[in-house]
Amino acid sequence: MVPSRRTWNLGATPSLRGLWRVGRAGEPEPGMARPAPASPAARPFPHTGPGRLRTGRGRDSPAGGDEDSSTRSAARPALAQCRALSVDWASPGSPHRLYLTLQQALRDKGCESKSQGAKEEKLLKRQAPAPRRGREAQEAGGTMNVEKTGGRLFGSGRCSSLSGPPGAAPVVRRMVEAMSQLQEEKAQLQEELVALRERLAVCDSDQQATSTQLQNQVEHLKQKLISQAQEVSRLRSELGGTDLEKHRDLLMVENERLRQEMRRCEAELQELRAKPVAPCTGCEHSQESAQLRDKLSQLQLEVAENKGLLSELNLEVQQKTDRLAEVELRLKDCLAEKAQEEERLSRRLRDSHETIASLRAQSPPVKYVMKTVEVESSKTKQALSESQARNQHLQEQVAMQRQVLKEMEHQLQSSHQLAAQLRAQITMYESELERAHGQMLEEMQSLEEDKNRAIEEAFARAQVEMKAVHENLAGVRTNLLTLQPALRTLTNDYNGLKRQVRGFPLLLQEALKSVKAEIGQAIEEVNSNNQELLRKYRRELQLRKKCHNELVRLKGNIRVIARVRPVTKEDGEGPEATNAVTFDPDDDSIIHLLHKGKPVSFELDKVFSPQASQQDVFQEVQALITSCIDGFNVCIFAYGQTGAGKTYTMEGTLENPGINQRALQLLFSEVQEKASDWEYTITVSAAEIYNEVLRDLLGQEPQEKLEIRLCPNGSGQLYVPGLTEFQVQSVEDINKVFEFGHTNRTTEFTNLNEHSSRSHALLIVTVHGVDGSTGLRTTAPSLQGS
Ligand SMILES: Nc1ncnc2c1ncn2[C@@H]1O[C@H](COP(=O)(O)OP(=O)(O)OP(=O)(O)O)[C@@H](O)[C@H]1O
Repeated sequence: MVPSRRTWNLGATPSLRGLWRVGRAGEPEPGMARPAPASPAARPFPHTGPGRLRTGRGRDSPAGGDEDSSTRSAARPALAQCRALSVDWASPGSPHRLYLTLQQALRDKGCESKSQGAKEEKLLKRQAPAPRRGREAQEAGGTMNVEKTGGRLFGSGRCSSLSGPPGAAPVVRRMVEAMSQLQEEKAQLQEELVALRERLAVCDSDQQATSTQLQNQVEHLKQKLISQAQEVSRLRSELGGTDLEKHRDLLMVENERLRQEMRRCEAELQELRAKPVAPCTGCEHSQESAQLRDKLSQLQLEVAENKGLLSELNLEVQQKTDRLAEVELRLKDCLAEKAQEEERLSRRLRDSHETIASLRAQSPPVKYVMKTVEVESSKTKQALSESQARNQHLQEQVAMQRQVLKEMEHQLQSSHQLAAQLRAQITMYESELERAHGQMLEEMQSLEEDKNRAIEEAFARAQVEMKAVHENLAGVRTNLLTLQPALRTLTNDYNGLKRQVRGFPLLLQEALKSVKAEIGQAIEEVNSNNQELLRKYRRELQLRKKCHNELVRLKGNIRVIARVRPVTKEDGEGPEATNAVTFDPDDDSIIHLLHKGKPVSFELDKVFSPQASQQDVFQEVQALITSCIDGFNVCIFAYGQTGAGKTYTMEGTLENPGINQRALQLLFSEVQEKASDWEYTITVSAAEIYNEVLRDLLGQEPQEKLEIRLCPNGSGQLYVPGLTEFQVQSVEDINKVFEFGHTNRTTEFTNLNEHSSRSHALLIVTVHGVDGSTGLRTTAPSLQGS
């Protein structure tokens, strides 16, 4: 159609640019959006020149009201503005939005000049792509609106399909559905895990409640026992008597038994408490449960890894889908552009033909114009050929993009297969999870059954024990009731005793004081009695000594006693061997003998006949031993010819000891008797006088000659310097000393004595006495010799 408004000037050289201006002059129609001005640098197709932008519902918006190129350029929006598109389509999860930037478009296009591409990239950097309002594009009914808002360009275009690019949308939709299914399955698994945890928590809380109940029962029992023990202790403290000791013992035994039961209940409670904390430690169920938990955690980790891999694949698929949509969109734009260009060119050609035809029918100037138009038509044809070449180039690009699209579809298919594999793997893991979950449930059920069984058993035991404890408590209460009257009586007794006990310390002090006084008085009396007795004892001792000395003096300080030995075989036979002495039967101090045929009588202190025993002889001299202990010097000296019996009388034999042995035994016996009052020290010495030489029989050198000297203290006593002394404790010690000395003695047989002693032997026994009470000291040597 020919435009209705034509205001060209035929006088000027018409040009196609003028025709364009003439054909598109005028203000835009009301309601039409005026395109935003664009810089010349943003012009992507310079060969098309400044023209129109097809916007809205197929209408052309005027390029401007004057011939100014800049104005026309400003009226024509840049293609960069048109390429800053966003395509929205709905998805189950979240809306997927594909952005096609001018930069990408320029790269894909590759037909623009470098300078223009650089300029457009520069523009792109200033104008970042923004989300497109897809609904506005949809409401625009397939129109493309371009607007400038605050220096940022938004473009909206109508999509061929609102659900995405054809070919890519089903794949993406399937991926999204698979993702949603996976998310749902994950949510289900999480819900199951939460339910399992809740069941575990419920089981734990039930077990805790049971434990708490048992603990409360045990605490109740403990409180009862404590109160019972307190009551028993109170009764015990109130009783304090002796009549109810048996009942008290019974109560104590009962109390102890209740305590043992309580300890057993506490032990069972502790076992029950220990069970939930460490359920079935070491048993195969716990190990299996731990293995299942480990396996479950591993499967969860694998599921998480697979989900991460799936999310990466989804991201890759999404990127490829974005790229595919981008290519599709660009291809669609190119096709639309090509169609528009073809339509425009065909319309121009048609207009040109019509113009030529009309001009042919007009005047020569018109012909001139026609020629001019023909000339212009050649240019138009050239432009058409260029457009066709560009169309061919675009078709090649479309083919190439289709190939890329096929490759991407192939990649999508492989991704889909990989997703299917991952889904199968996830299904397998889920089945394993389900199996593990079932095992866990079974194990938990068995554990729960064991726990319930144990709790029931413990509860039954606790009930039985409680019943027994109650019965015992009832018995104890009955006993307590029966004990009440006795308790009252005992309480009265106890109070009476308490009153008595309160006054007991004072009574005790008084009694102690009187007893102390009595004891002191008794001690004083005893002391005085002791002193009196001691005084009497000393007096009696002195009296005894005095009497003894008087007796000895009366007997004679020096007494001569004769002992006639019996006739021995050494005396031979015949008249010489008869006894030459006779005795007076009325006087034991007279002895008769014949001296040169005449009878001679001698009076001695004592005469012992041959029938006299060793004991008889010793009894005559034993008083001298007492005198020796009393501190008097005593000497028993045996004198007689060889074979007269001196050695026999003094030493005797082992079977029948003589004076020495008997005197020493008497000496030690008397010393032993006086050991409580006197402390005696007894020493012995042994010497020999032979050929007028005195020798020490106990010394180291028995042949050494000793001397007899007067004591230098002026006492007139004799002593032998260097004579060996031995302290003895018993008769056996003296015998050992005496035997030792006997070996050093000089002996030789005679005609009358086979073992005649050819020397005088001296046994000196010295007795030192100290009276412990009086401090009196006595020293007396007893000289026994033969
Ligand atoms: N009363 C007696 N009863 C029995 N036998 C006796 C008695 N007296 C001495 N005899 C015996 O006489 C013997 C001589 O005695 P004994 O050796 O005692 O004499 P003696 O005087 O010591 O002689 P000597 O001076 O030579 O040593 C001994 O065999 C002894 O057993």
